[in-house]
Amino acid sequence: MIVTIDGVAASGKSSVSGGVARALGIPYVSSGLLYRAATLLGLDAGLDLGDPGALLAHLSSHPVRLEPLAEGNRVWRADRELTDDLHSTRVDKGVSVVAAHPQVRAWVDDQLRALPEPFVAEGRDMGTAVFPHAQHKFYLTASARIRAERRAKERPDDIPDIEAALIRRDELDANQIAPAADAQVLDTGPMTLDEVITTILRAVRA
Ligand SMILES: Nc1ncnc2c1ncn2[C@@H]1O[C@H](COP(=O)(O)OP(=O)(O)OP(=O)(O)O)[C@@H](O)[C@H]1O
Ligand SMILES: Nc1ccn([C@@H]2O[C@H](COP(=O)(O)O)[C@@H](O)[C@H]2O)c(=O)n1
Repeated sequence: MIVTIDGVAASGKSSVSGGVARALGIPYVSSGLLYRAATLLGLDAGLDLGDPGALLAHLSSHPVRLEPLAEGNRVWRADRELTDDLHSTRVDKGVSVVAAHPQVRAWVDDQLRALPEPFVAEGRDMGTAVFPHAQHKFYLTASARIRAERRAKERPDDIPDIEAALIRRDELDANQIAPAADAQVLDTGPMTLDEVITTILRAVRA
């Protein structure tokens, strides 16, 4: 079984996926972490993020491994853990450029499709491009202001700056953030995290 949870930036995808996965006793897979890892490694190596050839060459000589645990995904490059460095403002700013390269998307998709079922997969195009055959699909949304207010509790930046950055990232990600035709769309603005998780679990178990 595959459950997909897609949505706009900071809509709660990883928190919700983690809660759903823990309740079902299966792992969740955060696809965005692979795009973030590609970006971090590109930035650290001083590469031009607009050059997919250079990025792919660097990624193949520095293999990245996603560990999809129910209690939280971890990302490794050899024995260096990258996880804690993936949610910085500099990675947020560069990641959409990296994710726009078809070659990088194929690098991510190949790793995701090699994972053993069952799992909950979260991202932008899990229910559309990567796992169109998934049994249960959800799409999370909320206003940019609400998302920025939530994110401000985890980042040092001001709410208006966070909001502008989220809107910008959604624009840059527009090619891959349409909900699947068979996805249930949830506006999480008026919902608590627990309410979102319970709504999804009810649909999956029905
Ligand atoms: N329904 C909700 N009610 C209140 N807070 C929420 C809700 N959903 C998510 N949050 C909070 O919003 C923040 C962003 O959530 P999360 O990191 O899960 O989003 P995301 O979609 O995975 O983000 P990104 O796209 O940047 O990876 C977190 O602090 C999370 O606890
Ligand atoms: N399926 C996906 C997942 C992510 N991306 C790109 O990665 C960025 C970071 O993702 P988060 O889920 O951690 O916010 C996101 O802004 C996209 O550029 C993607 O393209 N497809």
